[in-house]
Amino acid sequence: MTGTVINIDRVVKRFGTFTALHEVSLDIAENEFFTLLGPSGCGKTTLLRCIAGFEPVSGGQIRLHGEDIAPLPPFKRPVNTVFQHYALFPHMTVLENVMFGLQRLGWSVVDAEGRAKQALELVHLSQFLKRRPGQLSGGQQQRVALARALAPEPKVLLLDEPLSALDLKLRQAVRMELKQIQRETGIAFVFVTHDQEEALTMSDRIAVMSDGHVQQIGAPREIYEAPANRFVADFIGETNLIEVPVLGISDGMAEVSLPGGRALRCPTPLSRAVGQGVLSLRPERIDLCPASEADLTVIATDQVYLGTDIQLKAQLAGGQEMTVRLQNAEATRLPERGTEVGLKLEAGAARLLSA
Ligand SMILES: Nc1ncnc2c1ncn2[C@@H]1O[C@H](COP(=O)(O)OP(=O)(O)OP(=O)(O)O)[C@@H](O)[C@H]1O
Repeated sequence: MTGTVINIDRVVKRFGTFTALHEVSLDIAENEFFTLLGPSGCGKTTLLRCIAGFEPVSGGQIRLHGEDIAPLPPFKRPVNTVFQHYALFPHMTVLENVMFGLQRLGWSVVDAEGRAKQALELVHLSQFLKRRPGQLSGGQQQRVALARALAPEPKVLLLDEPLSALDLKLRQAVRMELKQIQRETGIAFVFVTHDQEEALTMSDRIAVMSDGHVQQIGAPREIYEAPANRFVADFIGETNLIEVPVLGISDGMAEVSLPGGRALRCPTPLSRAVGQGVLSLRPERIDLCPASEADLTVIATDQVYLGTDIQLKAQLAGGQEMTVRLQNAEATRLPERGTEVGLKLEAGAARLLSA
């Protein structure tokens, strides 16, 4: 059983009259890879900076192992930060860059060298100890920054979009490494990103944020399969949001009337009856079917070949556009533009959310 390392309790952050964080509460467990995910400006970096101590909070408390850390200046907090721009010292070797912080903390040269070497081994850079940052690739430089932040063995490592300066292939490779390093060290990682794929692949849990509010906290699968509201459904993955009349709600299940008139039962986080709701339909969980078995009948309007699958654009009875992703579609099976198509909603395709 792991305990809570960071407890964020109703934290408010104001810049003048603007409120960047509205009573944000969340707990981060020891050993956890925890991600703050949300669009630009939602307050992720601000929350990270409050944890690091670069910004004082305007209200609420941040506790580390139960103790309020407000009185501690950044350098006295047992947390370390890895930034997007890694800011290594160009005139120092890789080893010296990692040793520098330790020596500043009072470590002897011998001890600092031993620990720095361990940290560099962890990030697979042992063969580059004598190189200068300018002689390394972007991904390698970012790993030096990571080793530097991990070396003093902080209780928590804060990572502010550390992969965003890397190209796609490198980013994917470093992602897996980062996750592995987190597991090996057992240090809690608080990772900030606006990239949902990054969040889904690495995190134990994700807090989805928007406009300074936490919208949902959960494991990647939970956030994807059971979004708490319209914002989360739309932000994580792709979805179709369709307004529907709600016939009834009980025990986490809703009955709705689909465009065209068919009734559908689907899960919902709503507990009270509402007249109108929004149905989230995941495009990859919809398939073509004969008209007699169709949940929805649509008119095909366009198709886009994407390699791994084919995106079919279609129009619903009421005129609303929707998208279907056909994974194993053969070109011959695809409906022509303008023809009527039957669609089957597979298990997990639909979820009713509030309008
Ligand atoms: N020092 C500041 N003074 C005034 N407003 C600020 C300050 N720092 C941040 N903000 C505002 O607070 C909000 C949250 O900013 P923050 O940097 O936390 O967003 P973010 O989610 O990390 O976005 P991004 O992904 O673009 O970095 C934004 O509207 C931003 O303009």
